[in-house]
Amino acid sequence: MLSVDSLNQYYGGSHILRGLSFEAKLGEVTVVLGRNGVGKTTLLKSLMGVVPVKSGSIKLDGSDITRATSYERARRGIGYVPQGREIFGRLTVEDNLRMGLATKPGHTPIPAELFELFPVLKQMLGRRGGDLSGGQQQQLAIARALAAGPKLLILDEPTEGIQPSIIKDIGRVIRWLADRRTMAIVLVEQYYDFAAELADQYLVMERGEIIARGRGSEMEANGVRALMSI
Ligand SMILES: Nc1ncnc2c1ncn2[C@@H]1O[C@H](COP(=O)(O)OP(=O)(O)OP(=O)(O)O)[C@@H](O)[C@H]1O
Repeated sequence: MLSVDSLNQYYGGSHILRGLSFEAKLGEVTVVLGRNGVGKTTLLKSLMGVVPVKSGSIKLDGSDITRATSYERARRGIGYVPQGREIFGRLTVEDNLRMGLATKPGHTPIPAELFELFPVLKQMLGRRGGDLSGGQQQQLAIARALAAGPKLLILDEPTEGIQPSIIKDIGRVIRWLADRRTMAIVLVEQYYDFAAELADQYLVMERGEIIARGRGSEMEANGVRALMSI
């Protein structure tokens, strides 16, 4: 589904992503772990085309999107849940969800399934995004990313600042989405237990490189928890 090969990215003279290569498969959750500042957010921004890459390639379903605009990537099937959620605070929940349909024809309805996944959004359709709790905003950000039916869903620390009961709900939704086998999921996460529970595959980053990788079921045995706390 997603294939990243020898990706390099710089901010000015700082070499941030150093030759990253990995694949994310349909029906799997690929978890990207690593401490603050190792380049996880930059990786997701590069996948979404928010920052340009210097060299290497990004392929979605076999077609090269390395130089495509963010809009084009969204149109081709990438759904992005950015760090900090980036909800439009002055727009209603409904209009925030419509933003997720920006790449679709004018009268495309909001998929009813989103309200089955996140019932709270249905009750709050007319409320302003800014009036929602942090957890509700996170659910809205995920629903917005799902609205256009992505093939690849990328999420940047969806548990950050969220209460435990909503973290559980979000975890259940991510697992359900993966098990449906219609998309690949790339999840950047610092909350080890959440990541370990969801991971089919894991990647650990340090200073812009992948320093460890494996199957999710092997994370504990491979000592990934310790890598996160050094
Ligand atoms: N716009 C920018 N301009 C210059 N340097 C940046 C910019 N954004 C991030 N960086 C630097 O790039 C490096 C990687 O940052 P990035 O946000 O990708 O890390 P991260 O692993 O996602 O960390 P966090 O968990 O804190 O979000 C850091 O050293 C950061 O200071």
